[in-house]
Amino acid sequence: MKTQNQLKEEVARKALQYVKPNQVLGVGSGSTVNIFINLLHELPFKVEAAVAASKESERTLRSVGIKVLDANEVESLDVYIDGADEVTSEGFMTKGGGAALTREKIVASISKSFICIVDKSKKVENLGTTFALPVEVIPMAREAVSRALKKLGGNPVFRENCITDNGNIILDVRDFIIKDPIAMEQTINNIPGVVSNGIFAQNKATLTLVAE
Ligand SMILES: O=C[C@H](O)[C@H](O)[C@H](O)COP(=O)(O)O
Repeated sequence: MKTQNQLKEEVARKALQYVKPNQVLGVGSGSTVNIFINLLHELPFKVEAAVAASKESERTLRSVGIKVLDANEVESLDVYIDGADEVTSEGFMTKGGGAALTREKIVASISKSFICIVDKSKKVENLGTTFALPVEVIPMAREAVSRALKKLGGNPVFRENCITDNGNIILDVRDFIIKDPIAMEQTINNIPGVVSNGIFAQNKATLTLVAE
């Protein structure tokens, strides 16, 4: 029986085949992506440059000798590789367990394809079933957004000791089964004070690689 880490490595290695020469690569964040970054040296060519979705991924990319560009320096990216906390068979995801959801959504939005890399524990029928939904919120709106999320049927919990790369806070919404990801992503985004939420429906995965 393979361990979760072995599965992560397997799927991260599989994603290498979607990386082509002479491209700027979009790179997400989290433990699976970390493994992916550390496998990039196995490619028969050197990755020119990358746009990273978190400061941590920026540091890891630099540590393996890859130049990091700011998202403002590119118009679009051919491919974005990232993990997820939950993924459905349609490619809808929840993300943000590492609080990087907003930057991940920005980089995903300028990418032509999104290759999602997960191990089998991330597969769900409905989003919200196994993972509380992260919502990035401007600090002064914490209580107002919490009340609004409660009205939507969720149970928001303030994530302790967590400030995002953008200087904001995270509310993790528990007990929140998401039946219509497209509508719910928009509804939550419309609450004043919400920067973004961890539902990736508009920017869903083009292809999901699952290590079984
Ligand atoms: O903010 C974090 C990201 O959305 C990650 O991509 C997600 O939490 C999955 O991370 P991991 O590969 O560590 O399970």
